Amino acid sequence: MEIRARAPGKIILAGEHAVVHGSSAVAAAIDLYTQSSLHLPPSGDGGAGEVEVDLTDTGLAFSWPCSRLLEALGETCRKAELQAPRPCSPEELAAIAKLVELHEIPEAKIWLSAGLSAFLYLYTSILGCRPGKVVVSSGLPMGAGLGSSAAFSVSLSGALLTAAGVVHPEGAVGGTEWQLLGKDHLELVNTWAFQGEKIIHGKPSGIDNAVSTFGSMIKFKKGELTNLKSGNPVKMLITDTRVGRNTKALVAGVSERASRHPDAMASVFHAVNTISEELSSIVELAATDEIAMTSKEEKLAELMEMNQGLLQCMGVSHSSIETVLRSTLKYNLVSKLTGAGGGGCVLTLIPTLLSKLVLEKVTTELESHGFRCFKVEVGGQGLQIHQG
Ligand SMILES: Nc1ncnc2c1ncn2[C@@H]1O[C@H](COP(=O)(O)OP(=O)(O)O)[C@@H](O)[C@H]1O
Ligand SMILES: C[C@@](O)(CCOP(=O)(O)O)CC(=O)O
Ligand SMILES: [Mg+2]
Repeated sequence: MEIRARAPGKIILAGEHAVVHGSSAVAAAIDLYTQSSLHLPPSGDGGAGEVEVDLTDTGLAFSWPCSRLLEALGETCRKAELQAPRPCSPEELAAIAKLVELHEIPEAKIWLSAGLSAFLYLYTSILGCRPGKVVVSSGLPMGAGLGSSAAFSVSLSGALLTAAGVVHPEGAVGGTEWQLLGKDHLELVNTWAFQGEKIIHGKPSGIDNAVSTFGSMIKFKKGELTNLKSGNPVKMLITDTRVGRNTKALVAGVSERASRHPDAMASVFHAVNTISEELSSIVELAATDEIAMTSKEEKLAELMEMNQGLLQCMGVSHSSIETVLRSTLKYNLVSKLTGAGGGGCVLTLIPTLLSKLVLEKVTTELESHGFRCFKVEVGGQGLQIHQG
């Protein structure tokens, strides 16, 4: 049996970090995906065989004998398939970390260990210590602010829960081999994926896994999700500064700043909340002529600029991000970081009337700094499943 699940990355238009502290944020799925393909031998029997994961983008593959997993995670494995989603306990996490340490991960790729821990947790909690092989491949840059960690957890959870027979794909995605899940099944995938994100991020808000699971454009506040109907297409240029960073460390840094300056940071988070609320209502306006469109885009740009200023207050900007801001401002274009910051990706709003020539010039200038620019479709499908 082969089950494939693919889950999209995301951009955050407003509200990253503040969303971890209860503010609203606005995010949208993009058309870059992480895919998990699960192969299960016909009659899996706990104790025999291996659990393998091939992380094709990193060129690394890992495996554990099922007997070893059973020995280390007995309870988790035994209770699998009956469990509702639940957090990974510190004891389980320690046992999983030891299993990951059985493999020598090259120092330059040590950041993978968090992803491997999330993999082992989701696999053994949902399928038990059954032998199987998962091949993961992704079109998303890893650790760059486009939600690769969430897409990884959502695609894995989708494939594993389908294999366990707990969720069932139904509607087809027009003209493709992919199928969708119903709302209740998506909720279940999302809850499991959130447990994976917790292992990778420490203290995630849940926005990334929610938008990767449900797709579309959403407003998210304290776990509550509202679907936004974008009145006009939102066009964004993405610039990957290629400066590596780690979401867990950046989220922890903002929390530390908030505990040092609780009142000042509460005001910052409150201001971000207001920006996200305003941005979400502007996005839904349908501008029907050029004047209305220009006015809508100017408002969006101004809110993005204000949000970027507040992200600087939180201490998550970076000199590479500032270079993107300066370069795009020369062409009257507004940019903000997206995701956790500290490097990674920057969004630039592309006004409808912007000429191709200007777009080419700004892209050339950004690329001359060693950055990588690309355009994405915003607000598409979330998790999709294919059963072969
Ligand atoms: N395709 C993948 N294969 C293995 N691990 C992955 C993959 N995608 C994401 N991860 C895990 O997620 C981490 C990156 O997550 P994070 O720092 O939150 O950045 P982002 O979510 O913005 O890409 C990686 O270090 C790795 O542990
Ligand atoms: C900084 C944050 O708001 C988004 C992190 O996104 P990413 O992992 O950098 O893609 C954290 C969160 O909401 O969990
Ligand atoms: Mg992430």
